[in-house]
Amino acid sequence: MKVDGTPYRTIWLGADGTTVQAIDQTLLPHRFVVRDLRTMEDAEVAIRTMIVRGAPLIGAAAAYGMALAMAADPSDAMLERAYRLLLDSRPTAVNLRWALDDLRALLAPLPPARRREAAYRRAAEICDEDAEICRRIGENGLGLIRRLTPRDKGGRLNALTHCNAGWLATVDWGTALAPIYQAHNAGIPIHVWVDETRPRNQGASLTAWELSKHGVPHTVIADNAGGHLMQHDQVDFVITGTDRTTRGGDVCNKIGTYLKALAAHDNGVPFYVGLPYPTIDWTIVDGVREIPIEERSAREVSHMTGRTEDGELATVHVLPEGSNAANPGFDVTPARLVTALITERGVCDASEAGLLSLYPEQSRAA
Ligand SMILES: CSC[C@H]1O[C@H](OP(=O)(O)O)[C@H](O)[C@@H]1O
Repeated sequence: MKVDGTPYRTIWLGADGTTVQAIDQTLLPHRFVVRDLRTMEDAEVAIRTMIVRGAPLIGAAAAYGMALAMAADPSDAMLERAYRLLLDSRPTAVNLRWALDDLRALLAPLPPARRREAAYRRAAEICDEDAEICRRIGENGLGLIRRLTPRDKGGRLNALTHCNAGWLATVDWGTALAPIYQAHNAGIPIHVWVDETRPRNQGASLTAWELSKHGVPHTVIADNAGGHLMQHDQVDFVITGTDRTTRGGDVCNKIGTYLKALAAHDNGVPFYVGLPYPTIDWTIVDGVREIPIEERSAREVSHMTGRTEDGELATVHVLPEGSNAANPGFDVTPARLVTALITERGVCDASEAGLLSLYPEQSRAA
């Protein structure tokens, strides 16, 4: 997507053909900084500290992490060490394991001398594939948006989204925001309620920044305001991303998504989820019981970082001294609360039958 007229992806291969470059999302919206990832360890730190974040982007970064590892040492020992270190960087987004399994399966049979070039080529393919997949999610979601009738008498559609599932969470286009970008580009009047998404504020810091840069009307709201807006007919649909979706259609996404789905269900508001195929975990059915939920640092709850009046970045403590904080990073929305899944292959019910109608090759009978 464009940033002040310049096209960007979130991650790309540097001019030297070895260094990987990525937008540092921990500094947005206040600073736009590109980071150089020179080693596999740099890639692991970038994923773990959320310099790069979002399920598809985590997968792409891990793929490039394997390429950086092979550039340093293409041995079997390094291949396994890189796989393990990168896999342990964050536990919930299944795209991470998907990408690492893909790279390991490609590289293990190759002679070490051929691993570097093969890894960089595959990482680039994964990035190109993700950008195209997300563009198609946007197209499929646009078709769905065109069939919605605005509740607003002025004819403008109001969407609500949680966290950031825009182009910053992927290589390009995004998943939940791709249909919104395509609707906006098609001239459909659309506005987005943006959940700030405590504690890391991906909505306030990243989604709002993206939508501003693309000129999409939006309003940032406290996480707890969405139910009230739905009760008062101010939301036509909710749309989010996902970090892991089970073959039964359960959706694991940023903490607070489940509460939005409950409010949407109670108010008859459609709840859509945009997802690319690498986010589907075909090995599990029950998301609440089987998806590992990342527990992040309590400091993300107890402290906030922002820009002071004189433009400096500052971090402040927002809890009383001595108060504890808990920070589960994700929750699971049961399939029964999901109206439809929007994938690169089309729109389907949040169910095993729905997903297999689009991905028949994943049928257990296949
Ligand atoms: C398109 S996946 C985006 C997904 O990832 C976010 O989590 P995080 O910012 O912690 O990586 C959030 O769950 C988004 O919906």
